Amino acid sequence: MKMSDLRLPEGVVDRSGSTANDVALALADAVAGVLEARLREAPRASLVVSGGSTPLPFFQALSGKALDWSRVDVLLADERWVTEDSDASNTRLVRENLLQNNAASARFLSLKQPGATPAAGLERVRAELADLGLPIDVLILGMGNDGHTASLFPDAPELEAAMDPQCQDIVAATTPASQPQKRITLTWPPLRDARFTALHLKGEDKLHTLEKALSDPDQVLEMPIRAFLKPGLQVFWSP
Ligand SMILES: O=C1O[C@H](COP(=O)(O)O)[C@@H](O)[C@H](O)[C@H]1O
Repeated sequence: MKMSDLRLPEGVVDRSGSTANDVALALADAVAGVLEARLREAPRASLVVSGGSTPLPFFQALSGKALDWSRVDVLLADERWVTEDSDASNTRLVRENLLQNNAASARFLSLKQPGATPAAGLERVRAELADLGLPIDVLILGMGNDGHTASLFPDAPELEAAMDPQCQDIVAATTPASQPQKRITLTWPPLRDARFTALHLKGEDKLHTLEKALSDPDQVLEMPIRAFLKPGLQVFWSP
């Protein structure tokens, strides 16, 4: 199966490539271009990235881009409520692979704050994000094979509130039954309003998930990624 076998909605751009490395480099070029343009007109720019296994080569490529990183705010779209020394920590992934080289001078806003649970840490996370400029300039999403994106999981009891278009909170604690860790995630409104959004995917299984998501686009609570399959989205997929 290839991306061209799917019927993407009008306005969703197919940026797929033949290798994961090519796609990571293309995504890094695109993101650097958007950030550079933003930094020409604004004092700061924001970059929201995802965790998991897919972004590693993208992070490494992006970290070498010549930008004024000291004016870039980097944060995750979501985090597992684990300490930073855990292999499951998205923060650790970002620190070790993105906040390196030229990007070492970026300001990192951490979604993982003290607290026994994400719900207990929520106030501190809100304080950490208090001066984040909105809308987000660049948003890179991933997707799980259950159709989750960020930590907006179909089986999280908190999903409906976090996906509410009127949700007043920028972050939510989620506790998906399927996941070993509790989560913290940006909510739908700040993600929806990002100026540039890319979906970064690797592997044929993700194409099948995307195909399923496209088959019934209105049922967003069944597969939250559906909410993002809208004009303007760029999909960077590789086998
Ligand atoms: O748990 C998560 O999973 C998704 C997808 O990860 P991948 O390993 O399939 O690339 C990711 O986008 C999200 O940030 C992460 O917390």
